[in-house]
Amino acid sequence: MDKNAMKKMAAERSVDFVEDNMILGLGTGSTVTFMVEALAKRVKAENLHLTCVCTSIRTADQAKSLGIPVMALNDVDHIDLTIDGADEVDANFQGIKGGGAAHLFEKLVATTSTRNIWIVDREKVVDTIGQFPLPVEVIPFGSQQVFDRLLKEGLNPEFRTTEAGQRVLTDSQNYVIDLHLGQINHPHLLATWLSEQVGVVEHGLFLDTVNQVVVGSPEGVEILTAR
Ligand SMILES: O=C(CO)[C@H](O)[C@H](O)COP(=O)(O)O
Repeated sequence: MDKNAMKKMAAERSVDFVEDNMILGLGTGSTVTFMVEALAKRVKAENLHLTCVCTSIRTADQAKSLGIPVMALNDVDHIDLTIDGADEVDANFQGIKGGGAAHLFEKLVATTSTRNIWIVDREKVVDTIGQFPLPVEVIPFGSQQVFDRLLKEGLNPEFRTTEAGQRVLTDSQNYVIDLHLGQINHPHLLATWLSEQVGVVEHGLFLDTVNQVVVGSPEGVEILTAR
């Protein structure tokens, strides 16, 4: 079974957790694209009344095009549930996000949300996170100095670029530096250190955030619940 089929299975199962009248956070990425499609079908079939807060321009455009009502994070006082993808998640429910360069908005929405569900294919469930490069969003001003600091710390930084060789810009017009770490043995220490660095806007370590992970695999869908 290919990855997209596993992502789609997880995505379609996750919308079962959506209830009428919820304020719902919508993540970003290819798995979320499947989820928004499935959500739109439920909204239409069951005439659900939802308010959705999106974590990227891309997701907002998709949601609006499918008739899902969208509001800005600033205009809601809470979020009941957020469904998002992830790049890696370990057995302690610690994860890496930001493969789609949306982790700043995703973290803002996730930390506003009462519950967080991630939808992933089985290959993203790992023993130790860090094989996936850790995204760090930095402001362009002085980004070379931030890069040099990360290099000096031995964190193997690399500016994320497009296929055309341009630096990737986030929805906030910032750059992304990916850290090629191989494995992250002390995610909380690294998260604290990164958060203290001037010029770093946000990193992709999502620690103690997710409540449930919906995993698609050739054997079916498994739901992992954090304690
Ligand atoms: O964090 C993210 C975007 O910033 C995505 O949720 C993550 O990269 C997973 O993406 P995909 O579903 O395309 O594999």
